[in-house]
Amino acid sequence: MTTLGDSFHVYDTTLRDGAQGEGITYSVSDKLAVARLLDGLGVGFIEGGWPGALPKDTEFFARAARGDLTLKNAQLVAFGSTRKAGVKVQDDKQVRALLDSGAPVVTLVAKSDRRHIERALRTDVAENCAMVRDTVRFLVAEGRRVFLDAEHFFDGFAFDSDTSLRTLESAVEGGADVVVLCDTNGGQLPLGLAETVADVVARTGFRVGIHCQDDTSCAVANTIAAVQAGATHVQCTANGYGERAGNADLFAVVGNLVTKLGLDVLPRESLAELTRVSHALAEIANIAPDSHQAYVGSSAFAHKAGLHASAIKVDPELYNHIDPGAVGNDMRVLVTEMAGRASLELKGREFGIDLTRRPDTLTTVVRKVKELEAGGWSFEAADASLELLLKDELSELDAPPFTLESYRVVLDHTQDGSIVSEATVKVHVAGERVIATAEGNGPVHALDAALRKALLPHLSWLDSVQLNDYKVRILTDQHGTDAVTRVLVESTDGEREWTTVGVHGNIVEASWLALCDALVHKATRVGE
Ligand SMILES: CC(=O)SCCNC(=O)CCNC(=O)[C@H](O)C(C)(C)COP(=O)(O)OP(=O)(O)OC[C@H]1O[C@@H](n2cnc3c(N)ncnc32)[C@H](O)[C@@H]1OP(=O)(O)O
Ligand SMILES: CC(=O)C(=O)O
Repeated sequence: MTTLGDSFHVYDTTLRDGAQGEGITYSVSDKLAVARLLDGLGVGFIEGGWPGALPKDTEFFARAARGDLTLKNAQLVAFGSTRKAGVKVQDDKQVRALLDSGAPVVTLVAKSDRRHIERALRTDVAENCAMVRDTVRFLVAEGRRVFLDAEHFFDGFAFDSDTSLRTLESAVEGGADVVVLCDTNGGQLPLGLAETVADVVARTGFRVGIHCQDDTSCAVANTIAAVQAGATHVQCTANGYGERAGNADLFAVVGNLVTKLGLDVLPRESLAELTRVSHALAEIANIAPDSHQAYVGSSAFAHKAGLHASAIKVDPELYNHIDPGAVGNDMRVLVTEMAGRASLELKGREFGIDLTRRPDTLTTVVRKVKELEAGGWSFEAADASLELLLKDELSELDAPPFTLESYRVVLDHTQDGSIVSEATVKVHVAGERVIATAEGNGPVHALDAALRKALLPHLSWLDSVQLNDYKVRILTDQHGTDAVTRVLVESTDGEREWTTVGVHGNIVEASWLALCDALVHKATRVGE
């Protein structure tokens, strides 16, 4: 259980509301993997889906019941709606499916806005209350713990508070433990939402939860405001996945509750797992992690401005709102045209180079970076090229592992329409002059292949080096000069990854520069 035990619920709905997000389709195996990660984090409740409505969700609960999912911290929750209007609860197939799921907890969604009751459900307030009361009572009598998601609560309360409160009362009369006020269309702002939460808590004394969609980009702020106004159950999704603009991001909500409000809503050791779990869940959802995501994004503690770095050099706390390590993240300093000497000095520490007593080097390299970036270079994502620039300035670079005499690339467009590139390189390596030719499906591929062919017999480490990623950007209007091409090459040797950059008016030459830097960088690490 969470440290605060049952007095505060972290309730995750990634597998239900998160799965309502455009672009997300979980398989049953994915759902099991998501549930395991969330359980490992220590959330109190995992809403697994809507059994009876989606065959995959029915299957998920069946597999969980068969032992494919063993939860150590969380309780599994089945989600579904109240009985239909005019139908006896024991005859309602969807309510039956909730029971059959075997989940110990059921969350029922119910209308709490009179306009929805009359126009969408085509019934009246009395019957809606009966639907809520009957369904909750039925499930409680069957030994289930029941929470009520009061849909469109805030709009409904503003329109006709009596109807909205009667919905909540019906749930509690039936035996519901928590009534969850839902900002279903996500249109609320924090102050107004908090006022309503406080009003409901004061008027009813019920245990209140909060569920916020993100349509005003305030889902996290609204959730935190609701807690400050008395809510003790927060519904969230991993990385804010969810219907339309999404839901309240679990990682930001938990990060705020723990580090800002001092609420131990997760086991203490879980906080440092937030970044890892967020990225693992993004992987399963097949969505690239959002680098700018609060707390867990790779840019969340990345400092680019020189003035920031100069204060961070004195004390990182001056520019970080928390210790990044507390949530499993890292601080990074970016060296770009916005850098000052402090930025480079801090970056040097990351490279293991002490620049404290090298003011001239700092000044020179910062100037070079600014000049190069004005011409289209970018070192932000190319630490390896920056390190080479710095080492070159410090005269710490050994002779390069090879030198180029010349290269030539030709492109054959044959009569049958196939296109083959062929490259020849002439290099000097280990005291020999080597000429090698290779083909590739593009000029850069051919050049890389020819260079490898030439160097491989002489550089034993080269075999382990692979190209991971290759990104090209055409930069136009560089201070009125001609367009230039910027190439970023990410390489790996199976243990480390590093990125290098090349810029030139010609894409092949830009690629060559980045490729060469990648190998020179690797050579500086060989034998370390
Ligand atoms: C706010 C939220 O995000 S709640 C979660 C919403 N999630 C989903 O809708 C995903 C899963 N949904 C589904 O698979 C389908 O919509 C089903 C199986 C639930 C229902 O499908 P269908 O029977 O074809 O109905 P349909 O989706 O067209 O309409 C919903 C029906 O439920 C009724 N309904 C809506 N809310 C409620 C409620 N809280 N209580 C009882 N009935 C409700 C509607 O009045 C409508 O009834 P009708 O068919 O008699 O007009
Ligand atoms: C229950 C839910 O998902 C909502 O009201 O938005």
